[in-house]
Amino acid sequence: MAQSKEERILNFVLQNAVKGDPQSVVDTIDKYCSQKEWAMNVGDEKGLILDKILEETKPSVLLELGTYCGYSAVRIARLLKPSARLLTIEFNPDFAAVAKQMIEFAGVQDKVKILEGPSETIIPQLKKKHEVDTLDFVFLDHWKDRYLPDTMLLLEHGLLRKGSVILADNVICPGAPEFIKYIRNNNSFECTNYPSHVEYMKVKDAMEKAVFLG
Ligand SMILES: Cc1ncnc2c1ncn2[C@@H]1O[C@H](/C=C/CNC(=O)c2cc(-c3ccc(F)cc3)cc(O)c2O)C[C@H]1O
Ligand SMILES: [Mg+2]
Repeated sequence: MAQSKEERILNFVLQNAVKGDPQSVVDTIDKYCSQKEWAMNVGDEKGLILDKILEETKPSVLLELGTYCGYSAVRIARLLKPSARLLTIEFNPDFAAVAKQMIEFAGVQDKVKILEGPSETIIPQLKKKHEVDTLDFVFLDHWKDRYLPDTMLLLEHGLLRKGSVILADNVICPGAPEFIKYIRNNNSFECTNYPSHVEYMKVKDAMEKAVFLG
């Protein structure tokens, strides 16, 4: 069976990165995806914005929607304190399998748990099945038309607290217009836009940070 792009990215990491070194895994994926095959990782430029917001927030309980190959899960986990936990949701089993190996190779498996399935099914289970009280940080990077319904779901299930940070990738390209319209007009959120570019390209993109005010 021919290898998928995601498997080629994983194999490049297994052969070229340093096992147990999350920074080398991040750098190696960026090298492959900027020089050989483009892939929808948050990337190095927007990754630095993500890093800065994480260092400001110092979250303990995090949720990511859209694991894909695990690039941002590794990038996030490398900055977390030992007791912090990242839950990441992915419904494509092939992507989840690649991400699992990526996360284990990077050595961050103790901080990251992949939840396989659709976000609309898993979000309602977070409190009872995954022992979450509230989320300190949420990274939205899955299908863009799911950003708004899943944000509503997080609110409906009492998963946000005063100060919870939602960071959304791709609010320009591919764009998440309904999410942006809602979140910027909702007085319960304090929004900040971070202009950048689509990963590995010169096309304009941005990330949006929305702090829940309770
Ligand atoms: C509802 C739900 N539940 C669980 N996992 C879900 C889910 N919806 C998607 N997922 C998973 O997240 C991942 C999907 C991510 C979607 N991301 C994108 O479509 C995406 C696209 C681009 C892009 C930019 C310019 C271009 F010219 C072309 C593409 C850039 C990005 O950074 C992206 O995140 C993989 C998928 O299986
Ligand atoms: Mg993205």
